[in-house]
Amino acid sequence: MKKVAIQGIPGCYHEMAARSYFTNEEVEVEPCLTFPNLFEKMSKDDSLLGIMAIENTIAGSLLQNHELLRKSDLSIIGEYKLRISHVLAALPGETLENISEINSHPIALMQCEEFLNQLPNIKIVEKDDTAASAREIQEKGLKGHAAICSRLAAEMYGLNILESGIETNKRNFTRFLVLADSWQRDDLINRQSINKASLIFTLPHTNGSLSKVLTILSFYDINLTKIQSLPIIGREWEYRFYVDITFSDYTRYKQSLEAIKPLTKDFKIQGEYAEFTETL
Ligand SMILES: O=C(O)C(=O)C[C@]1(C(=O)O)C=C[C@@H](O)C=C1
Repeated sequence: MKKVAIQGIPGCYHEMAARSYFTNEEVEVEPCLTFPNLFEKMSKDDSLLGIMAIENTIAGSLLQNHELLRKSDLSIIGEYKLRISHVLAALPGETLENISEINSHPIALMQCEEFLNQLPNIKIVEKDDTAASAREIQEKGLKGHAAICSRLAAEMYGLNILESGIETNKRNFTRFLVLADSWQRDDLINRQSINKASLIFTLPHTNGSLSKVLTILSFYDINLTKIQSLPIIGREWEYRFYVDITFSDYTRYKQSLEAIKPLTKDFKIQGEYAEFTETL
């Protein structure tokens, strides 16, 4: 049995990602209201696993989550990419004309921006997660409110679907990271399957410092899948780099790290894991 902390309540996309990643295993989800809450729970129970959204193909990176993960002692042990399709759902009997307020998770709202722009008179209110918005409408009998959530959440919480497929672009995918306390890492990862790593480092303000690192990675046949920079608080105009790479040869990957380390500062491997390769 895997106990997995998720941000959200049953019916949210984090739950779907958790069940899909651990598809052949029994999963008990531990709902958390916010991402900081998820980290807090995981720090108190080192047997707990976690699932955390890190980037979305419409809304971009969840920057706060990069920071939360860096500050924690957790490791990335896997990833999952989920197709996100939203519905607009309200109490039975409601029509789009009756709706005066739409509730959802901020990232889900961003993913439906074009749809929402067509409804300028409707108030948009951010909530903790998509499924919780649906549940609140049901529990409080909120007439005139609609939630942006999954079809599953709408059905779970007895809401009617007013519109479906309301995401701005059908190629709406969220990438989730699977997290574990570092001591669990070796038991949970099959070393043979490792072909991806997430790294963090800072660089000096000298000519070509990033370019030199990228050139070395390229020399070792390392493929860069993501690079994100975030400001270092307290060190104006200096940045920390969050880099994801894929590779086919683990030894060459390790050699590339030894080659780039002297050029970087505060170097950390956030996780080594198997790339998600299913076709979406
Ligand atoms: O509210 C939910 O259902 C969530 O799981 C959160 C979340 C997110 O944080 O990005 C997860 C995936 C979707 O991209 C939209 C919302």
